[in-house]
Amino acid sequence: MSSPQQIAQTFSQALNLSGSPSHAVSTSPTQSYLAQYMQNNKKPTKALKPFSTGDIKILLLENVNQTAIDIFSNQGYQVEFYKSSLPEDELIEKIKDVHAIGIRSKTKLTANVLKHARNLVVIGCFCIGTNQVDLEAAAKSGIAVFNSPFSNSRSVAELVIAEIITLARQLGDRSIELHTGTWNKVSSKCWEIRGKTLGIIGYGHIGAQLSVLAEAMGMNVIYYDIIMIMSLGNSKQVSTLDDLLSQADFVSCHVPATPETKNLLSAPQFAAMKDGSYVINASRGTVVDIPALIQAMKAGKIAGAAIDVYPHEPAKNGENLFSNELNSWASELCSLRNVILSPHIGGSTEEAQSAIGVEVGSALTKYINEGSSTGAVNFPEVALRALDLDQQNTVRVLYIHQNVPGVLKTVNNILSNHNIEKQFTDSRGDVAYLMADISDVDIIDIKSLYEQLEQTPYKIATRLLY
Ligand SMILES: NC(=O)c1ccc[n+]([C@@H]2O[C@H](COP(=O)([O-])OP(=O)(O)OC[C@H]3O[C@@H](n4cnc5c(N)ncnc54)[C@H](O)[C@@H]3O)[C@@H](O)[C@H]2O)c1
Ligand SMILES: O=C(O)[C@H](O)COP(=O)(O)O
Repeated sequence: MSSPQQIAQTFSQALNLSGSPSHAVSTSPTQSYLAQYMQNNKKPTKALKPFSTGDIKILLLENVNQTAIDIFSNQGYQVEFYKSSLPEDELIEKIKDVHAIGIRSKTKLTANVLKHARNLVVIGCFCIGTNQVDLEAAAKSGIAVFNSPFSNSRSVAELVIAEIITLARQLGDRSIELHTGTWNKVSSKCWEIRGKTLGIIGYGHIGAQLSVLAEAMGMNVIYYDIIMIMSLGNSKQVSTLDDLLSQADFVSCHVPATPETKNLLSAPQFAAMKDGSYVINASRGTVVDIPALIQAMKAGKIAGAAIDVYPHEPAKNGENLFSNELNSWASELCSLRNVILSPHIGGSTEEAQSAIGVEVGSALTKYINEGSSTGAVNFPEVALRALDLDQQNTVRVLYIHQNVPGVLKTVNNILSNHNIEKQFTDSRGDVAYLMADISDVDIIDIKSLYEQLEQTPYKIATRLLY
Protein backbone atom coordinates (compact mmCIF):
# COMPACT_ATOMS: atom_id res chain seq x y z
CA MET A 1 0.00 0.00 0.00
CA SER A 2 1.27 3.51 -0.79
CA SER A 3 2.38 5.76 2.05
CA PRO A 4 0.29 8.87 2.76
CA GLN A 5 3.07 11.00 1.31
CA GLN A 6 3.12 8.96 -1.90
CA ILE A 7 -0.61 9.21 -2.14
CA ALA A 8 -0.66 12.95 -1.52
CA GLN A 9 2.35 13.84 -3.63
CA THR A 10 3.26 11.25 -6.25
CA PHE A 11 -0.10 9.66 -6.80
CA SER A 12 -1.40 13.12 -7.64
CA GLN A 13 -4.95 12.26 -6.94
CA ALA A 14 -7.85 14.33 -5.84
CA LEU A 15 -10.78 13.28 -3.78
CA ASN A 16 -13.62 15.38 -4.89
CA LEU A 17 -15.80 15.97 -1.88
CA SER A 18 -18.28 18.78 -2.06
CA GLY A 19 -18.36 21.20 0.80
CA SER A 20 -15.23 19.97 2.59
CA PRO A 21 -12.67 22.60 3.58
CA SER A 22 -9.45 22.83 1.58
CA HIS A 23 -6.25 21.83 3.40
CA ALA A 24 -4.27 21.12 0.24
CA VAL A 25 -0.54 20.50 0.62
CA SER A 26 1.56 22.25 -1.97
CA THR A 27 4.09 19.86 -3.43
CA SER A 28 2.46 17.87 -6.24
CA PRO A 29 2.54 18.86 -9.93
CA THR A 30 -1.24 18.71 -10.02
CA GLN A 31 -1.47 21.11 -7.16
CA SER A 32 0.60 23.65 -9.00
CA TYR A 33 -1.91 23.32 -11.85
CA LEU A 34 -4.59 24.08 -9.33
CA ALA A 35 -2.72 27.09 -8.00
CA GLN A 36 -2.38 28.41 -11.56
CA TYR A 37 -6.01 27.77 -12.22
CA MET A 38 -7.08 29.51 -9.05
CA GLN A 39 -5.03 32.60 -9.96
CA ASN A 40 -6.54 32.86 -13.43
CA ASN A 41 -10.08 32.00 -12.51
CA LYS A 42 -11.71 33.89 -9.68
CA LYS A 43 -14.30 31.20 -8.96
CA PRO A 44 -12.90 27.69 -9.09
CA THR A 45 -15.38 24.84 -8.64
CA LYS A 46 -15.84 24.67 -4.91
CA ALA A 47 -15.77 20.89 -4.81
CA LEU A 48 -12.74 20.41 -7.05
CA LYS A 49 -9.45 20.37 -5.28
CA PRO A 50 -6.44 18.11 -5.00
CA PHE A 51 -6.58 15.14 -2.75
CA SER A 52 -4.98 15.34 0.64
CA THR A 53 -5.43 12.42 3.02
CA GLY A 54 -5.43 15.01 5.81
CA ASP A 55 -8.82 16.25 4.57
CA ILE A 56 -10.54 12.94 5.16
CA LYS A 57 -12.67 12.85 8.30
CA ILE A 58 -13.61 9.52 9.83
CA LEU A 59 -16.04 9.04 12.68
CA LEU A 60 -15.51 5.77 14.59
CA LEU A 61 -18.18 4.63 17.05
CA GLU A 62 -18.69 1.61 19.34
CA ASN A 63 -15.06 1.08 20.33
CA VAL A 64 -13.83 0.04 16.89
CA ASN A 65 -10.48 -1.72 17.32
CA GLN A 66 -7.15 0.09 17.56
CA THR A 67 -5.90 -1.74 14.43
CA ALA A 68 -8.38 0.30 12.37
CA ILE A 69 -7.45 3.56 14.11
CA ASP A 70 -3.79 2.84 13.27
CA ILE A 71 -4.60 2.20 9.59
CA PHE A 72 -6.55 5.45 9.30
CA SER A 73 -4.01 7.50 11.27
CA ASN A 74 -1.18 6.15 9.12
CA GLN A 75 -3.07 7.39 6.08
CA GLY A 76 -3.22 10.84 7.67
CA TYR A 77 -7.02 10.84 7.99
CA GLN A 78 -8.67 12.82 10.80
CA VAL A 79 -10.12 10.26 13.21
CA GLU A 80 -12.82 11.00 15.78
CA PHE A 81 -13.34 8.04 18.10
CA TYR A 82 -16.12 7.13 20.56
CA LYS A 83 -16.35 4.06 22.76
CA SER A 84 -20.14 3.76 22.47
CA SER A 85 -22.83 4.44 19.90
CA LEU A 86 -24.48 7.91 19.85
CA PRO A 87 -28.12 8.93 20.35
CA GLU A 88 -29.77 9.73 16.99
CA ASP A 89 -29.67 13.54 17.34
CA GLU A 90 -25.94 13.51 18.14
CA LEU A 91 -25.29 11.03 15.35
CA ILE A 92 -27.07 13.29 12.86
CA GLU A 93 -24.94 16.25 13.97
CA LYS A 94 -21.68 14.27 13.74
CA ILE A 95 -22.42 12.53 10.44
CA LYS A 96 -23.03 15.81 8.58
CA ASP A 97 -19.37 16.51 7.77
CA VAL A 98 -17.57 13.17 7.80
CA HIS A 99 -16.46 11.25 4.71
CA ALA A 100 -16.49 7.84 6.36
CA ILE A 101 -18.12 6.30 9.42
CA GLY A 102 -17.18 3.10 11.25
CA ILE A 103 -19.81 1.37 13.40
CA ARG A 104 -20.62 -2.03 14.94
CA SER A 105 -24.03 -3.61 15.53
CA LYS A 106 -25.65 -0.88 17.67
CA THR A 107 -25.57 2.24 15.49
CA LYS A 108 -28.67 2.55 13.34
CA LEU A 109 -27.87 4.25 10.06
CA THR A 110 -31.43 4.78 8.85
CA ALA A 111 -32.50 6.66 5.72
CA ASN A 112 -33.34 9.58 8.02
CA VAL A 113 -29.81 9.68 9.47
CA LEU A 114 -28.16 9.17 6.05
CA LYS A 115 -30.01 12.07 4.48
CA HIS A 116 -27.99 14.43 6.72
CA ALA A 117 -24.67 12.91 5.61
CA ARG A 118 -23.57 15.53 3.08
CA ASN A 119 -20.02 14.25 2.48
CA LEU A 120 -20.30 10.58 3.37
CA VAL A 121 -18.82 8.25 0.74
CA VAL A 122 -18.43 5.04 2.71
CA ILE A 123 -19.71 3.15 5.78
CA GLY A 124 -17.69 0.44 7.52
CA CYS A 125 -19.57 -2.11 9.64
CA PHE A 126 -16.80 -3.46 11.87
CA CYS A 127 -18.84 -6.66 12.42
CA ILE A 128 -20.69 -9.30 10.37
CA GLY A 129 -24.27 -8.03 10.56
CA THR A 130 -25.34 -5.14 8.32
CA ASN A 131 -29.04 -5.06 9.28
CA GLN A 132 -28.40 -1.87 11.30
CA VAL A 133 -27.78 0.06 8.05
CA ASP A 134 -30.40 0.96 5.45
CA LEU A 135 -28.31 -0.57 2.66
CA GLU A 136 -30.64 0.49 -0.13
CA ALA A 137 -30.86 4.10 1.03
CA ALA A 138 -27.06 4.16 1.29
CA ALA A 139 -26.57 2.76 -2.25
CA LYS A 140 -29.09 5.19 -3.70
CA SER A 141 -27.10 8.04 -2.11
CA GLY A 142 -23.87 6.68 -3.60
CA ILE A 143 -22.54 5.44 -0.24
CA ALA A 144 -20.74 2.07 -0.30
CA VAL A 145 -21.05 -0.21 2.74
CA PHE A 146 -18.40 -2.75 3.79
CA ASN A 147 -18.43 -5.35 6.58
CA SER A 148 -16.27 -8.18 7.85
CA PRO A 149 -17.98 -11.35 6.63
CA PHE A 150 -16.16 -13.94 8.77
CA SER A 151 -13.47 -12.51 11.07
CA ASN A 152 -15.51 -13.23 14.23
CA SER A 153 -17.19 -16.50 13.13
CA ARG A 154 -14.81 -18.72 15.10
CA SER A 155 -15.29 -16.63 18.26
CA VAL A 156 -19.08 -17.06 18.07
CA ALA A 157 -18.79 -20.80 17.40
CA GLU A 158 -16.50 -21.25 20.43
CA LEU A 159 -18.91 -19.31 22.67
CA VAL A 160 -21.78 -21.53 21.57
CA ILE A 161 -19.78 -24.69 22.35
CA ALA A 162 -19.16 -23.28 25.85
CA GLU A 163 -22.88 -22.56 26.21
CA ILE A 164 -23.93 -26.05 25.11
CA ILE A 165 -21.79 -27.61 27.85
CA THR A 166 -22.80 -24.97 30.41
CA LEU A 167 -26.50 -25.62 29.76
CA ALA A 168 -26.09 -29.41 29.74
CA ARG A 169 -24.35 -29.29 33.14
CA GLN A 170 -26.46 -26.45 34.66
CA LEU A 171 -23.13 -24.79 35.30
CA GLY A 172 -24.53 -21.25 35.37
CA ASP A 173 -26.93 -22.11 38.21
CA ARG A 174 -24.25 -23.95 40.22
CA SER A 175 -21.94 -20.97 39.91
CA ILE A 176 -24.62 -18.45 40.95
CA GLU A 177 -25.52 -20.65 43.95
CA LEU A 178 -21.96 -20.98 45.18
CA HIS A 179 -21.34 -17.24 44.71
CA THR A 180 -23.82 -16.85 47.57
CA GLY A 181 -22.23 -19.74 49.51
CA THR A 182 -24.75 -22.49 48.68
CA TRP A 183 -23.21 -25.94 48.09
CA ASN A 184 -25.59 -27.81 45.77
CA LYS A 185 -23.96 -30.89 44.21
CA VAL A 186 -26.38 -32.31 41.60
CA SER A 187 -26.22 -34.86 38.78
CA SER A 188 -29.96 -35.15 38.02
CA LYS A 189 -30.71 -33.81 34.50
CA CYS A 190 -27.04 -32.98 33.94
CA TRP A 191 -25.70 -34.54 30.77
CA GLU A 192 -22.61 -35.16 28.67
CA ILE A 193 -22.90 -33.64 25.22
CA ARG A 194 -21.31 -36.67 23.53
CA GLY A 195 -23.91 -38.46 21.43
CA LYS A 196 -26.47 -35.66 21.67
CA THR A 197 -27.90 -33.99 18.57
CA LEU A 198 -27.17 -30.37 17.77
CA GLY A 199 -29.60 -28.68 15.35
CA ILE A 200 -28.09 -25.65 13.63
CA ILE A 201 -30.44 -23.17 11.98
CA GLY A 202 -28.46 -21.29 9.30
CA TYR A 203 -25.40 -23.17 8.06
CA GLY A 204 -23.29 -20.19 6.96
CA HIS A 205 -19.89 -19.09 8.24
CA ILE A 206 -20.76 -19.51 11.93
CA GLY A 207 -23.11 -22.49 11.63
CA ALA A 208 -20.51 -24.44 9.64
CA GLN A 209 -17.69 -23.64 12.13
CA LEU A 210 -19.92 -24.71 15.00
CA SER A 211 -20.74 -27.95 13.18
CA VAL A 212 -17.04 -28.91 12.96
CA LEU A 213 -16.36 -28.10 16.62
CA ALA A 214 -19.48 -29.93 17.85
CA GLU A 215 -18.67 -33.07 15.86
CA ALA A 216 -15.16 -33.06 17.29
CA MET A 217 -16.79 -33.30 20.72
CA GLY A 218 -18.88 -36.30 19.72
CA MET A 219 -22.17 -34.58 18.89
CA ASN A 220 -24.39 -35.52 15.95
CA VAL A 221 -25.08 -32.44 13.84
CA ILE A 222 -28.10 -31.69 11.68
CA TYR A 223 -28.83 -28.34 10.08
CA TYR A 224 -31.58 -26.44 8.33
CA ASP A 225 -30.92 -23.70 5.79
CA ILE A 226 -32.99 -22.06 3.04
CA ILE A 227 -30.33 -23.01 0.51
CA MET A 228 -28.63 -26.36 -0.17
CA ILE A 229 -25.20 -26.30 1.48
CA MET A 230 -22.46 -28.93 1.42
CA SER A 231 -22.29 -30.83 4.74
CA LEU A 232 -19.04 -30.71 6.66
CA GLY A 233 -17.91 -33.93 8.35
CA ASN A 234 -20.85 -36.23 9.08
CA SER A 235 -23.41 -33.47 9.52
CA LYS A 236 -26.68 -33.73 7.61
CA GLN A 237 -28.96 -31.10 6.11
CA VAL A 238 -32.65 -31.60 6.89
CA SER A 239 -35.34 -30.30 4.58
CA THR A 240 -37.64 -28.50 7.03
CA LEU A 241 -37.31 -26.56 10.25
CA ASP A 242 -39.77 -28.99 11.88
CA ASP A 243 -37.47 -31.91 10.97
CA LEU A 244 -34.68 -30.20 12.83
CA LEU A 245 -36.78 -29.20 15.84
CA SER A 246 -38.19 -32.71 16.32
CA GLN A 247 -34.71 -34.35 16.38
CA ALA A 248 -32.40 -31.87 18.11
CA ASP A 249 -31.41 -31.85 21.79
CA PHE A 250 -29.81 -28.42 21.33
CA VAL A 251 -31.08 -25.85 18.80
CA SER A 252 -28.72 -23.00 17.90
CA CYS A 253 -29.70 -20.06 15.63
CA HIS A 254 -27.21 -18.59 13.15
CA VAL A 255 -29.37 -16.70 10.65
CA PRO A 256 -29.31 -13.01 9.74
CA ALA A 257 -32.04 -10.57 10.85
CA THR A 258 -34.53 -10.53 7.98
CA PRO A 259 -38.33 -10.27 7.83
CA GLU A 260 -38.37 -14.09 7.33
CA THR A 261 -36.28 -14.80 10.45
CA LYS A 262 -38.36 -12.57 12.77
CA ASN A 263 -39.66 -14.84 15.56
CA LEU A 264 -38.32 -17.88 13.68
CA LEU A 265 -38.52 -19.66 17.03
CA SER A 266 -41.85 -18.87 18.70
CA ALA A 267 -44.59 -20.82 20.51
CA PRO A 268 -45.34 -23.36 17.68
CA GLN A 269 -41.62 -24.08 17.20
CA PHE A 270 -41.00 -24.57 20.92
CA ALA A 271 -43.98 -26.94 20.99
CA ALA A 272 -42.39 -28.92 18.11
CA MET A 273 -39.10 -29.36 20.02
CA LYS A 274 -38.14 -32.40 22.10
CA ASP A 275 -39.06 -32.29 25.79
CA GLY A 276 -36.11 -31.05 27.84
CA SER A 277 -34.22 -29.60 24.89
CA TYR A 278 -32.18 -26.39 24.91
CA VAL A 279 -32.26 -23.14 22.88
CA ILE A 280 -29.27 -20.96 21.97
CA ASN A 281 -29.44 -17.62 20.18
CA ALA A 282 -26.28 -15.71 19.28
CA SER A 283 -27.62 -14.39 15.96
CA ARG A 284 -29.98 -11.43 16.31
CA GLY A 285 -32.51 -10.47 18.98
CA THR A 286 -35.43 -10.59 16.56
CA VAL A 287 -34.95 -14.30 15.79
CA VAL A 288 -36.25 -15.79 19.06
CA ASP A 289 -39.57 -14.74 20.58
CA ILE A 290 -38.42 -14.29 24.19
CA PRO A 291 -41.87 -14.12 25.89
CA ALA A 292 -42.79 -17.39 24.10
CA LEU A 293 -39.47 -18.92 25.24
CA ILE A 294 -40.27 -17.94 28.83
CA GLN A 295 -43.64 -19.72 28.60
CA ALA A 296 -42.03 -22.84 27.09
CA MET A 297 -39.45 -22.91 29.89
CA LYS A 298 -42.09 -22.40 32.59
CA ALA A 299 -44.04 -25.30 31.08
CA GLY A 300 -40.92 -27.49 31.41
CA LYS A 301 -40.70 -28.03 27.67
CA ILE A 302 -37.35 -26.24 27.30
CA ALA A 303 -34.68 -27.15 29.87
CA GLY A 304 -32.39 -24.18 29.35
CA ALA A 305 -31.49 -21.27 27.12
CA ALA A 306 -28.46 -19.16 26.28
CA ILE A 307 -29.19 -15.71 24.89
CA ASP A 308 -26.49 -13.33 23.61
CA VAL A 309 -28.66 -10.94 21.58
CA TYR A 310 -31.85 -9.02 22.39
CA PRO A 311 -34.51 -7.10 20.46
CA HIS A 312 -33.58 -3.83 22.23
CA GLU A 313 -29.99 -3.74 23.41
CA PRO A 314 -28.48 -0.99 25.60
CA ALA A 315 -26.33 1.49 23.68
CA LYS A 316 -23.36 1.37 26.01
CA ASN A 317 -21.74 -0.49 28.88
CA GLY A 318 -23.29 0.25 32.28
CA GLU A 319 -26.82 0.79 30.91
CA ASN A 320 -29.50 -1.49 32.34
CA LEU A 321 -31.22 -4.05 30.09
CA PHE A 322 -34.28 -3.82 32.37
CA SER A 323 -34.64 -0.05 32.06
CA ASN A 324 -35.98 -0.24 28.50
CA GLU A 325 -39.75 -0.75 28.81
CA LEU A 326 -39.66 -2.76 25.55
CA ASN A 327 -37.71 -5.42 27.48
CA SER A 328 -40.50 -5.90 30.05
CA TRP A 329 -39.89 -9.69 29.94
CA ALA A 330 -36.31 -9.27 31.27
CA SER A 331 -36.92 -9.81 34.99
CA GLU A 332 -39.11 -12.88 34.33
CA LEU A 333 -36.39 -14.39 32.12
CA CYS A 334 -33.78 -13.75 34.82
CA SER A 335 -35.91 -15.50 37.43
CA LEU A 336 -35.80 -18.80 35.47
CA ARG A 337 -33.34 -21.63 36.16
CA ASN A 338 -30.62 -22.56 33.68
CA VAL A 339 -30.67 -19.38 31.60
CA ILE A 340 -27.36 -17.91 30.46
CA LEU A 341 -27.52 -14.24 29.48
CA SER A 342 -24.55 -12.52 27.87
CA PRO A 343 -24.31 -8.92 26.56
CA HIS A 344 -23.85 -9.56 22.81
CA ILE A 345 -20.28 -10.80 23.18
CA GLY A 346 -20.29 -13.55 20.54
CA GLY A 347 -17.70 -11.74 18.42
CA SER A 348 -15.98 -9.95 21.28
CA THR A 349 -12.50 -11.48 21.42
CA GLU A 350 -9.15 -9.77 20.96
CA GLU A 351 -8.46 -11.96 17.91
CA ALA A 352 -11.76 -11.21 16.17
CA GLN A 353 -11.78 -7.47 16.87
CA SER A 354 -8.20 -6.99 15.75
CA ALA A 355 -8.79 -8.95 12.50
CA ILE A 356 -12.01 -7.01 11.82
CA GLY A 357 -10.19 -3.69 12.35
CA VAL A 358 -7.61 -4.61 9.73
CA GLU A 359 -10.11 -6.05 7.26
CA VAL A 360 -12.69 -3.26 7.30
CA GLY A 361 -10.08 -0.52 7.85
CA SER A 362 -8.22 -1.65 4.73
CA ALA A 363 -11.40 -1.90 2.65
CA LEU A 364 -12.43 1.66 3.59
CA THR A 365 -8.97 3.01 2.81
CA LYS A 366 -8.94 1.32 -0.60
CA TYR A 367 -12.36 2.75 -1.41
CA ILE A 368 -11.46 6.28 -0.29
CA ASN A 369 -8.03 6.37 -1.96
CA GLU A 370 -8.65 4.27 -5.08
CA GLY A 371 -12.41 3.87 -5.48
CA SER A 372 -12.22 0.07 -5.27
CA SER A 373 -15.56 -1.33 -4.08
CA THR A 374 -14.56 -5.01 -4.01
CA GLY A 375 -16.35 -6.66 -1.07
CA ALA A 376 -19.04 -3.95 -0.68
CA VAL A 377 -22.36 -5.40 0.51
CA ASN A 378 -24.74 -2.91 -1.13
CA PHE A 379 -22.89 -1.74 -4.16
CA PRO A 380 -21.61 -2.87 -7.57
CA GLU A 381 -18.11 -4.33 -7.11
CA VAL A 382 -15.68 -2.40 -9.30
CA ALA A 383 -11.89 -2.18 -9.15
CA LEU A 384 -9.06 -1.11 -11.45
CA ARG A 385 -5.36 -1.67 -10.93
CA ALA A 386 -3.62 1.34 -9.37
CA LEU A 387 -3.14 4.52 -11.39
CA ASP A 388 0.24 4.60 -13.14
CA LEU A 389 2.35 6.57 -10.65
CA ASP A 390 4.83 7.73 -13.29
CA GLN A 391 2.22 9.05 -15.61
CA GLN A 392 1.27 12.66 -14.92
CA ASN A 393 -2.06 14.21 -15.82
CA THR A 394 -3.96 10.98 -15.41
CA VAL A 395 -7.31 11.17 -13.70
CA ARG A 396 -9.44 8.41 -12.20
CA VAL A 397 -13.14 9.05 -12.76
CA LEU A 398 -15.52 7.49 -10.24
CA TYR A 399 -19.09 7.93 -11.37
CA ILE A 400 -22.05 6.44 -9.51
CA HIS A 401 -25.34 6.62 -11.36
CA GLN A 402 -28.84 5.22 -11.67
CA ASN A 403 -28.88 1.96 -13.57
CA VAL A 404 -30.80 3.10 -16.70
CA PRO A 405 -30.06 2.72 -20.42
CA GLY A 406 -27.95 5.32 -22.21
CA VAL A 407 -25.77 6.54 -19.33
CA LEU A 408 -22.55 4.92 -20.59
CA LYS A 409 -22.96 6.54 -23.98
CA THR A 410 -23.35 9.97 -22.34
CA VAL A 411 -20.39 9.47 -20.02
CA ASN A 412 -18.07 8.12 -22.69
CA ASN A 413 -18.99 11.10 -24.86
CA ILE A 414 -17.82 13.38 -22.07
CA LEU A 415 -14.59 11.39 -21.66
CA SER A 416 -14.01 11.02 -25.40
CA ASN A 417 -11.46 13.86 -25.79
CA HIS A 418 -9.02 11.92 -23.61
CA ASN A 419 -7.39 8.56 -23.88
CA ILE A 420 -9.36 6.09 -21.76
CA GLU A 421 -6.54 3.95 -20.34
CA LYS A 422 -8.85 1.52 -18.59
CA GLN A 423 -12.50 1.35 -17.69
CA PHE A 424 -14.81 -0.93 -15.71
CA THR A 425 -18.48 -0.63 -14.95
CA ASP A 426 -20.97 -2.80 -13.09
CA SER A 427 -24.46 -2.49 -11.69
CA ARG A 428 -26.38 -3.85 -8.73
CA GLY A 429 -30.10 -3.28 -8.58
CA ASP A 430 -30.89 0.37 -9.26
CA VAL A 431 -27.31 1.58 -8.88
CA ALA A 432 -24.36 1.39 -11.29
CA TYR A 433 -20.74 2.35 -10.80
CA LEU A 434 -18.26 3.33 -13.51
CA MET A 435 -14.53 3.66 -12.97
CA ALA A 436 -12.22 4.94 -15.69
CA ASP A 437 -8.60 6.10 -15.85
CA ILE A 438 -8.11 8.80 -18.47
CA SER A 439 -4.83 10.43 -19.51
CA ASP A 440 -3.70 13.79 -20.92
CA VAL A 441 -5.94 15.83 -18.66
CA ASP A 442 -5.05 19.26 -17.32
CA ILE A 443 -6.79 21.11 -14.53
CA ILE A 444 -9.03 23.08 -16.88
CA ASP A 445 -10.17 19.77 -18.38
CA ILE A 446 -10.77 18.41 -14.91
CA LYS A 447 -13.10 21.25 -14.02
CA SER A 448 -15.01 20.85 -17.24
CA LEU A 449 -15.14 17.06 -16.92
CA TYR A 450 -16.43 17.32 -13.39
CA GLU A 451 -19.12 19.84 -14.30
CA GLN A 452 -20.30 17.82 -17.29
CA LEU A 453 -20.50 14.61 -15.27
CA GLU A 454 -22.32 16.38 -12.46
CA GLN A 455 -24.91 17.67 -14.94
CA THR A 456 -25.79 14.26 -16.39
CA PRO A 457 -29.42 13.38 -15.60
CA TYR A 458 -28.85 10.02 -13.87
CA LYS A 459 -25.83 10.96 -11.76
CA ILE A 460 -25.76 9.96 -8.08
CA ALA A 461 -22.19 10.98 -7.19
CA THR A 462 -18.96 11.91 -8.97
CA ARG A 463 -15.42 11.75 -7.64
CA LEU A 464 -12.26 12.58 -9.56
CA LEU A 465 -8.99 11.21 -8.20
CA TYR A 466 -5.85 12.87 -9.57
N1 LIG B 1 -23.58 -12.67 18.71
C1 LIG B 1 -22.65 -12.08 17.99
O1 LIG B 1 -21.80 -11.38 18.51
C2 LIG B 1 -22.63 -12.32 16.53
C3 LIG B 1 -21.39 -12.33 15.86
C4 LIG B 1 -21.37 -12.54 14.50
C5 LIG B 1 -22.55 -12.70 13.81
N2 LIG B 1 -23.74 -12.66 14.45
C6 LIG B 1 -25.00 -12.87 13.73
O2 LIG B 1 -24.99 -14.18 13.19
C7 LIG B 1 -25.59 -14.15 11.92
C8 LIG B 1 -25.05 -15.30 11.09
O3 LIG B 1 -23.70 -15.07 10.80
P1 LIG B 1 -22.94 -15.86 9.64
O4 LIG B 1 -21.64 -15.22 9.47
O5 LIG B 1 -22.98 -17.32 9.89
O6 LIG B 1 -23.87 -15.49 8.40
P2 LIG B 1 -23.89 -16.20 6.99
O7 LIG B 1 -24.52 -15.25 6.06
O8 LIG B 1 -22.57 -16.77 6.66
O9 LIG B 1 -24.90 -17.43 7.22
C9 LIG B 1 -26.27 -17.26 7.45
C10 LIG B 1 -26.99 -18.49 6.92
O10 LIG B 1 -28.36 -18.38 7.28
C11 LIG B 1 -29.13 -18.86 6.17
N3 LIG B 1 -30.48 -18.35 6.27
C12 LIG B 1 -30.94 -17.12 5.94
N4 LIG B 1 -32.26 -17.05 6.19
C13 LIG B 1 -32.64 -18.25 6.69
C14 LIG B 1 -33.88 -18.77 7.14
N5 LIG B 1 -35.02 -18.04 7.10
N6 LIG B 1 -33.90 -20.05 7.58
C15 LIG B 1 -32.77 -20.81 7.60
N7 LIG B 1 -31.57 -20.36 7.18
C16 LIG B 1 -31.51 -19.08 6.74
C17 LIG B 1 -28.36 -18.38 4.97
O11 LIG B 1 -28.72 -19.11 3.79
C18 LIG B 1 -26.91 -18.61 5.40
O12 LIG B 1 -26.45 -19.88 5.03
C19 LIG B 1 -25.22 -12.78 11.36
O13 LIG B 1 -26.14 -12.32 10.43
C20 LIG B 1 -25.19 -11.91 12.58
O14 LIG B 1 -26.45 -11.30 12.68
C21 LIG B 1 -23.80 -12.47 15.79
O1 LIG C 1 -22.71 -8.77 13.56
C1 LIG C 1 -21.77 -9.11 14.28
O2 LIG C 1 -20.62 -9.31 13.84
C2 LIG C 1 -22.00 -9.36 15.72
O3 LIG C 1 -23.31 -9.20 16.07
C3 LIG C 1 -21.07 -8.62 16.62
O4 LIG C 1 -21.48 -7.29 16.73
P1 LIG C 1 -20.61 -6.27 17.61
O5 LIG C 1 -19.38 -5.94 16.82
O6 LIG C 1 -21.48 -5.08 17.81
O7 LIG C 1 -20.25 -6.98 18.89
